[in-house]
Amino acid sequence: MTGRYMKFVPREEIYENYVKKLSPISTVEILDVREALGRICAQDVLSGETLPGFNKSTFDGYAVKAEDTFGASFETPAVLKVKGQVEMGKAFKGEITSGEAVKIPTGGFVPNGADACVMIESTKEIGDTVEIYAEVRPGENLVRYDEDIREGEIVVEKGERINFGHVYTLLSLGITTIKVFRKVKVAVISTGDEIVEPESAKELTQIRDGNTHTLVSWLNLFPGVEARRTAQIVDDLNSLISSIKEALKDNDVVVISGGSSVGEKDFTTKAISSLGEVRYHGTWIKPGKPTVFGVCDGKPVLGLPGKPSSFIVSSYLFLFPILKRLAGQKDFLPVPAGMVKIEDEVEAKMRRERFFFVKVFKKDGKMCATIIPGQSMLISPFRKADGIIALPPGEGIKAGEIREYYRFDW
Ligand SMILES: Nc1nc2c(c(=O)[nH]1)N[C@H]1C(S)=C(S)[C@@H](COP(=O)(O)OP(=O)(O)OC[C@H]3O[C@@H](n4cnc5c(N)ncnc54)[C@H](O)[C@@H]3O)O[C@H]1N2
Ligand code: MOO
Repeated sequence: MTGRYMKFVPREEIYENYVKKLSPISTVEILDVREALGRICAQDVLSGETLPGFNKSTFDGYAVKAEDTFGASFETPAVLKVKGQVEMGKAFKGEITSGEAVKIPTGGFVPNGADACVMIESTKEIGDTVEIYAEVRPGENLVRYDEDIREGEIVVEKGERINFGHVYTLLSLGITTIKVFRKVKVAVISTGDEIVEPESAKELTQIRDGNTHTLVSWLNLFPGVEARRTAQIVDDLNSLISSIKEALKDNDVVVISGGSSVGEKDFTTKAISSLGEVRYHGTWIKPGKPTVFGVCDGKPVLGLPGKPSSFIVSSYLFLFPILKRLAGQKDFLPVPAGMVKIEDEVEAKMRRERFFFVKVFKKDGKMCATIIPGQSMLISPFRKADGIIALPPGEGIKAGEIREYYRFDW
């Protein structure tokens, strides 16, 4: 695609024909499980053990045969002989037979022959016997030996993002190392004659670089990503070409801020075309319309629109999925965080899919959202936003409608 102007496609086409076609990184590294939270698992991990592995009491009390307690009440207690005491971390030697009980702590090994536990509050020990004042069913007040995790079960799947539950499970199974995909390396290039560093005392018409510094800090929060701002250049085709070339040497993805439109000094498409191919220029979304999707040396090179709100929306909708895809994550497309009741009216108009920044809160027990107004050249629409909502082309919103909401997280 080298045409001068944009040819717009729906967002889904970008996902289908661009993002999904990118090849995930294949290099893996082995990490200590304690360091792997948030990384993408590169193997199916199977449990080598069954947990808890033994029937385990869930209360302090007595291990019994349930049938011995049937009909027991305060008036007609069951009286059982106390055969001994379970010690934590030790298997009880011997077996319970009918008419017997063993004192047991929470988490203790339920002796063979016992199939339930009675809470201590429903008992009274008298000499070497115990009175039981409540009946228990078989299996009550214990965890069965294979109730939690079974040997051979997959506990983390390849392509899953490792969460705290995985870490906990792996460590509990004695698995302390795990294969993960290496981090995705992202280069971010800032362009624009008017752009100066945030530290600068600027001229009235200059703009401090909010886009790229913010994006880099945001991306570096994600455990599977390593982002760096590799260049800040003026609007010049040759400088852009050499910055992209340089960035491609050591990175998996190159992101260019600004210059994505069709103005005289918008060089993103030209630079990408001279080093590779522009697959798409323009999507039917607002904000974010002039996003550029290129491929150079087999790597995604993304031109994000410079307007602040457009830059944020395009990063969230396209860059994040691209990074997840490259990182080897199975589910890489945006997933709504939930449904929210919209408090505002939005007029139905235009053919583009529209996105609105929203503030989410709870009111009368329901999750609600208010739309933060403002056009894409502004910072304020996302300053206090929790996320965005999407409006299909041509649709409006009536106050009180329920809509999907995408939270600004990874
Ligand atoms: N004739 C047309 N003009 C434009 C179209 C169009 O279809 N036809 N699309 C408009 C839309 S929509 C968008 S969005 C913008 C995208 O423009 P660019 O990506 O080329 O961005 P720039 O022109 O470089 O900058 C736009 C705006 O953003 C500010 N900016 C740039 N970089 C940063 C930064 N790092 N931090 C903060 N702000 C930044 C820049 O100063 C400009 O004010 O194109 C429309 N034009
Ligand atoms: O897409 Mo532009 O981002 O409409 O302002």
